[in-house]
Amino acid sequence: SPSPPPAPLEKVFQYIDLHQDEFVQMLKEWVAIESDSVQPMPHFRQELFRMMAVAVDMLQRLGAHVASVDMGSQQLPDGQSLPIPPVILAELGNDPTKATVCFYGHLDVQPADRADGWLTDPYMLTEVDGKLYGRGATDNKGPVLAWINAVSAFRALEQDLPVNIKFIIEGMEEAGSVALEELMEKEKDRFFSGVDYIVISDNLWISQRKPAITYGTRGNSYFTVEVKCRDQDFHSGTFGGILHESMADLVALLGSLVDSSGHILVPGIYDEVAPVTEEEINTYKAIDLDLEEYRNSSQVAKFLFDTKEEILMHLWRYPSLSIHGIEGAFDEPGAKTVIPGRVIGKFSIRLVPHMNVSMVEKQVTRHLEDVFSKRNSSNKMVVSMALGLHPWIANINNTQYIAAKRAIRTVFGTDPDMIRDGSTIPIAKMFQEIVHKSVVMIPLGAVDDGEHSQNEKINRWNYIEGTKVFAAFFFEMAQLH
Ligand SMILES: Cn1cncc1C[C@H](NC(=O)CCN)C(=O)O
Ligand SMILES: [Zn+2]
Ligand SMILES: [Zn+2]
Repeated sequence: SPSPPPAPLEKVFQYIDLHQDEFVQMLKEWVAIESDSVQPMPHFRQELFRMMAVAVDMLQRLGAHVASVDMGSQQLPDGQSLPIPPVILAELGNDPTKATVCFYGHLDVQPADRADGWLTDPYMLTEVDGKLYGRGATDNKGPVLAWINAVSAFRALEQDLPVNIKFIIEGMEEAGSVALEELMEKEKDRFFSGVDYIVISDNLWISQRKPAITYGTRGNSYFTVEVKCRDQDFHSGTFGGILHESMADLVALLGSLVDSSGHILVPGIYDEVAPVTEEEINTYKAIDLDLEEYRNSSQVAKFLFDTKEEILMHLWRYPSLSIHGIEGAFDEPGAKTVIPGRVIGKFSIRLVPHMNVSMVEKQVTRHLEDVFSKRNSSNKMVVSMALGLHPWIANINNTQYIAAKRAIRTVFGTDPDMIRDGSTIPIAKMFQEIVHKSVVMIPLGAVDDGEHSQNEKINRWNYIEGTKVFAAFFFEMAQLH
């Protein structure tokens, strides 16, 4: 169990406990805003603008100096243009003797519709048995508010903030952080120049109860492969038997990518994958993961691997290839005798250190061209890489990892799991490559929070103890700086 916090934090923790219902109420107000960035509809864009304005207002009331950066508009494939919500750049304190810590978060959410199987209204935060259900509760409104509330606890107690604080908060993360990279380039020597450390809290623990710190995420290279015979479909009675069918070509192409044991068949793809070390395997052994529970709660009959270490390595430090879908394929119920004229297959490869995005693009393109040419098909094939997101890995000996560990030990009385994440948080690599700052990820939510899924939630316990972790992190960061 946790040992008593250092004296200056004791009051802050008390304040957080006493005001927890207010913090939950704020989360309720934020969840009520339908800030869906994925569905390109004017209504949701208005909600996104409202969401950012509400956050600006809260930061200003906290005493922060806040800028709302206009991000222009987004051109959609259908020719439609939609406004992009502003990015918030805020700062609180600029004492040159203190460390400056910058927090990144996003206030847009995945789509949510009660009819998809939500047990409660997704935009009405509902507490059941200490679980706060609502879209965005854990991804990412809860953690953003936890950071703000940690700051507000110091302010309300008129305690000097141990660090200078900056915020970068966006509203397009779920749509792929549209236009963010340009902003990072523009601000690297301005807003970010005085920043010492970056904190992101946009992923989850690997456990229901044990906290974690994240030091790596996989990248992603997302491909489309189009096979076209002609623009219109055919009747299989009148053309079946005399055509190179685009679907048959595409199924063969997609079928050539990965074998039944999960091994990627693209030549050379594993060449740059970092070799495994003994020391590394020991770090996986130390992680709290009940494989059987994970498998059962995921409702999967059998995973590809039997041991915890292999499972973690294949999620975190080996690439994986997933086939996502086929545009243009017949996918309705019933027995329609169609031959699709033009189909687009979609798949992606999760990238790990030290794979290189443009190398992967070449290898995949060459492989598909090779497979296609052996079919002697008269159709046209076009391969393109729609997204190329780099993997990210941090040095866990950096100061802010030590501060984060101490903060977690203070609040939870336990050392965190040191974890990586199989999914991608594109801004982490941007901070590293463009801004040249080191990032720590301090997730707050539990493994079963269901981000992007129906019945997303954050536990009240995670939200409130997480607020304390951030407060303790400010304190520890100041000690170590
Ligand atoms: C949009 N996109 C396409 N390729 C990768 C992504 C990002 C996406 N990010 C997350 O889910 C963050 C989870 N905390 C993902 O990894 O799929
Ligand atoms: Zn997120
Ligand atoms: Zn998300």
